[in-house]
This record gives sequence, structure tokens and C-alpha cells, in this order.
Amino acid sequence: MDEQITGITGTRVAFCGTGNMGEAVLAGALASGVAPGDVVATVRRDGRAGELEARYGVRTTTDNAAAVADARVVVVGVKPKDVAAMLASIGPALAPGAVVVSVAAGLPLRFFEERLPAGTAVVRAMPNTPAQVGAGVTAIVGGSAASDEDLALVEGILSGSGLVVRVAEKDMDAVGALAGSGPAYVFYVVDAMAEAGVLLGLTRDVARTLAVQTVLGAGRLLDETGEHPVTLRERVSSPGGTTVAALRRLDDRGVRAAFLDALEAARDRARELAAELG
Ligand SMILES: NC(=O)C1=CN([C@@H]2O[C@H](COP(=O)(O)OP(=O)(O)OC[C@H]3O[C@@H](n4cnc5c(N)ncnc54)[C@H](OP(=O)(O)O)[C@@H]3O)[C@@H](O)[C@H]2O)C=CC1
Ligand SMILES: O=C(O)[C@@H]1CCC=N1
Repeated sequence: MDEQITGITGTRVAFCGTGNMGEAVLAGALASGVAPGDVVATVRRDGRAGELEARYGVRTTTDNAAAVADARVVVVGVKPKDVAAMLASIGPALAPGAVVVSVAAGLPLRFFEERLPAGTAVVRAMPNTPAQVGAGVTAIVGGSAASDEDLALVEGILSGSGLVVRVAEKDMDAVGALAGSGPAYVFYVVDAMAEAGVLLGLTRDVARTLAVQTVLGAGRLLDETGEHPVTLRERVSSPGGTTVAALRRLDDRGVRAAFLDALEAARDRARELAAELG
């Protein structure tokens, strides 16, 4: 266990708003070595509280201010439109030296720093949902009051979610468009491939298994060989064979161009959110 992970022992973490992304980051924090007894997760519904308690053995509450009172790290996991109200609730209750971590799409560090007590350390993060199984990737950037120690602590807590990279804040909306939203594009492709398998006569079960395993295997091959995707694609494409016939259709249908447009749309929506809410 390295020094960063060791430093996590005993760190109290509050999750303020524990939905899809908050839960995935919570699972990663526990995998990093945060003790369930040091975690409090806030919710709005009893049913949700029961789910989180049963799955992770953490405490839950609907009282956000009480949740942050002794937390060293506070993860704000509500939707962007709910962030300002959350900060108004928790700001006065933050413990001295607390670091506030935002996962909100679009909202800049400035949005948090303007609404929290002066000098509050803020870290902006963009995780993705494979964090739930330790296979996520999260980009982080620290605000003006976040120390190296704060960033290292947050990085350690997020490392149980998967890879953590540090980026400049100007790149955060691009990160969100690529990696934050990215799992949804992959699920979309898997669903489309499985549907196509059904069209060709495979059972739904077999088609799903083949699509999932193919995406998993292709991802591992990319990761473990470090080869360029074009090189790996060429190795699948026999001259005059079946794959080039299929890839030509994808090109004809503008799939590559659609990805370029799609990521620009996601980036632009993040900018709009910041403008609407800021
Ligand atoms: N989903 C994703 O893949 C990613 C999301 N993000 C960011 O994560 C954030 C959350 O998104 P997501 O998890 O998808 O959304 P969810 O709606 O699943 O999660 C938000 C949660 O916050 C709860 N909540 C809202 N207000 C309060 C409150 N006052 N007190 C306690 N709990 C509250 C909601 O409760 P209730 O269940 O009752 O509605 C909900 O469970 C967003 O800012 C988003 O931009 C970032 C990267 C990826
Ligand atoms: O769709 C969203 O707005 C969030 C942010 C990135 C992924 N999901």
C-alpha cells in the first residue's frame, strides 16, 4: 500500500447527494481504503438511504449541514441545477480545512469558490460511472485554495475508482464530453451491436454476451498492447474481407463525423449549464 493510500485511513468523507455518480465515487472511496464508518452519504428519500446502508454499510442522513460538520472531504454529488442550494446549506457548516469536491458537469471552480466561505479548498473532478467497479477514469483540478496535500488526498480517495489524471480547468468540459459521458456512448454502441446480432438471427442473450465481451476484449487489447486503434483495426480487416465491408458502411453513414459532432454538443451543453447557472 503506498503512502497516499495509507494517508486515507481515518479520513472522514461526506457525500452530499448520493445518486448514480455519487454512489460510484463512494464505492471507489471504500475501495481506496476509506472506512465505511467514516462515510456519511446524504439522500432525500428513505428508500435510497436503505439501499446505500445495505450495500456499503455507510451512515446516511437527509441533513447535509450535519453530514459535513466533521468531514475532511465533502463530495458534492447533486445535479448542476441543485449545486447552489447545496452549497448554501453546507458552506456555513464545513469543518476547518475541509476540501469540497465537485463532480458537476460544466460548473467551474469559481462557481464554488464564490459561494463557499473565503479560502475553502475546492477540487473539480470529472469521474465516470465505471468507477462503480474500479474501472473509471477521473480528471481533477484544484482551486486556488487547494493545497498539494488536498489534491493528493482527493486523488488517493478517487484512485479506488480507477485511473486519476490531472488536467487544466480549461479542459474539463472536453474531459466531460469524452470520458464523463463516454460510457453512455459505449452502452449505445453495445446495444446497437446486440440489436444487429438479433437482426442476423442470434438470440438476445447470445447477441448481448458477444457484444459486451467484444467491447471488453477490444478495450483490454488497446490498453494492454498500447497499440494505436488504427493498427488494431487494420489487424481485424482482412483484404477483401467482411470487416472492411462493414467499416465502409459506418463511414458512409457518417459515424465518425457523428462522434465529432456529439462530443462538441456535450462540451457546448456543459458551457451552457455554466452560463445558465452561474
Ligand atoms: N451520471 C454520470 O455518469 C455523471 C454525472 N456527473 C455529475 O454528477 C452529478 C450527479 O449526477 P447523477 O448522479 O447522474 O444524478 P442523480 O440524480 O443520480 O444524483 C443526484 C442525487 O442527489 C440527490 N439530491 C438532490 N438534492 C439533494 C439534497 N438536497 N440532499 C440530499 N440529496 C440530494 C438526489 O436525490 P433523489 O434521488 O431524491 O433525486 C440524487 O440521488 C451531476 O452534477 C453530474 O453533472 C459527472 C460525471 C458523470
Ligand atoms: O449527462 C450529464 O450531464 C452528466 C455529466 C457527464 C455524464 N453525465
